[in-house]
Amino acid sequence: MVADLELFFVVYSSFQLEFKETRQANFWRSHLCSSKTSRSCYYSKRVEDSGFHKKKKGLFCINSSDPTPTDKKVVLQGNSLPELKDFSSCSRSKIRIAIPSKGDIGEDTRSLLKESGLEIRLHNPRQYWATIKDFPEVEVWLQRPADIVRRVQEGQVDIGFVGYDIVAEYQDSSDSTLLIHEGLGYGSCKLGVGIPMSWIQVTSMNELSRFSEERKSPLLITTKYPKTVKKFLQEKGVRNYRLLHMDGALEAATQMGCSDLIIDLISSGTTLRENLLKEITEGTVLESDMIMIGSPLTMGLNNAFGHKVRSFTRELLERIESHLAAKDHFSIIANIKGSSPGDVARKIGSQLDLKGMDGPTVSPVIPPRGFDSGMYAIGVVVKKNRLYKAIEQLRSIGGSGVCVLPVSYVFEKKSARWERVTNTLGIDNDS
Ligand SMILES: Nc1ncnc2c1ncn2[C@@H]1O[C@H](COP(=O)(O)OP(=O)(O)OP(=O)(O)O)[C@@H](O)[C@H]1O
Ligand SMILES: O=P(O)(O)OC[C@H]1O[C@H](OP(=O)(O)OP(=O)(O)O)[C@H](O)[C@@H]1O
Ligand SMILES: [Mg+2]
Repeated sequence: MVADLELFFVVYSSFQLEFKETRQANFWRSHLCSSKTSRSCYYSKRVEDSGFHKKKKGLFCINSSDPTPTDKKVVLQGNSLPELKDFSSCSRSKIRIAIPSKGDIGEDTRSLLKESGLEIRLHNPRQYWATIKDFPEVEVWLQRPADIVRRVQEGQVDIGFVGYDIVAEYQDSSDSTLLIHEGLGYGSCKLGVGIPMSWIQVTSMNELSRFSEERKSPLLITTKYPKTVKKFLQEKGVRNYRLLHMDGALEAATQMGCSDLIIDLISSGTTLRENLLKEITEGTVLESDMIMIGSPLTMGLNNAFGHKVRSFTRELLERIESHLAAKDHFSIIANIKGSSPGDVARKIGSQLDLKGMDGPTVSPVIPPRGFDSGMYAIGVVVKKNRLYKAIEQLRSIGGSGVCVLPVSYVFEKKSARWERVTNTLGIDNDS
């Protein structure tokens, strides 16, 4: 009987999953996730190459009122897609965010969230889950970067903060994660080729490609990014190579004699240089920044949980966007003499650093006795690094009583990024 089944699952009550693959094993991938906190479990699915996302673009329909017991046997038959409710019947109630568990990117993610109004409360430094002050419906899970991508695409986590390099390498396909914010401004680096400085005849990818063809033995290339690197080398016409793996400190590989060259992350370039390696022209595989991703599986759910995830994700995105838009700016309030609001606005508009984000706000200053003083209060938002220039320009047009205030958030009329998310999901902007 088992031989006739595409895939055979047995879910044991102790949250163990026995997984047997038969003929078309790669057709389905399913996952079991158990939540220690709620003792609930759910399973989600990913369908590779089945066109499922394209066909089912839009809200997913699930049956959350039918929690399947954990010891229930789930059997998938034939090639046909099972009903979605077969996979999503047991729902968790808390929204899950995954952030890097360590390193600069871990610290910087916590700072970004704090500055955006979400303070993470880690109850103990060895614990891998945390809470957010004032957001009791949200859990934070601290994970290694590759696992963040895996959990998000499986739907075990709703929102992830991770480097683009890791998403490119670990996501199964371009639609298995949803891009929510494409550049959070930290963890910036590039994945690039590093060759020995002693190879003076090789300065570009073209030369490296020719060099590899002239050799009898394949080029030995050490990298932690095999999928991304294979694609890059194919595009660059490099064929005579063999990939090797190292867990870290890759820059040592050439001097140790284990490898001809490396393809690894480069930020300042110091590690490369200190290990007698150099970059080459067109040797950048990709540029990376920390990004925010979401799970299409949970974000597309057509039920209360899906709505809750979308509504929180939108709030988080808009808080982050408006914080990032505000953090490089100051707000300036000052008084300026003029014959009319238009006259004052023109004076301000003539100054390079006073143009503000949306032009100046100009309002008449009305003294206690109520007559026109010819004085106007103006408000502009200026770049932090241009503050003193802006003050000088204000003085040059008669500005006085200048107050400089921090800007916490700058909310735009609407979030173009959220629109992109809802368009990708094929759902209404506000649902
Ligand atoms: N030098 C760097 N400068 C800026 N960002 C970096 C740098 N190195 C790594 N990153 C970013 O941080 C992410 C995680 O890097 P990190 O080295 O902390 O993780 P890891 O290599 O998986 O862990 P480990 O170093 O313990 O093996 C990378 O995927 C990349 O996005
Ligand atoms: O260009 P730089 O500013 O010198 O940074 C690049 C280095 O940073 C990362 O290493 P990490 O410190 O994470 O060590 P790892 O190689 O063990 O991951 C990366 O893998 C490079 O080795
Ligand atoms: Mg590292």
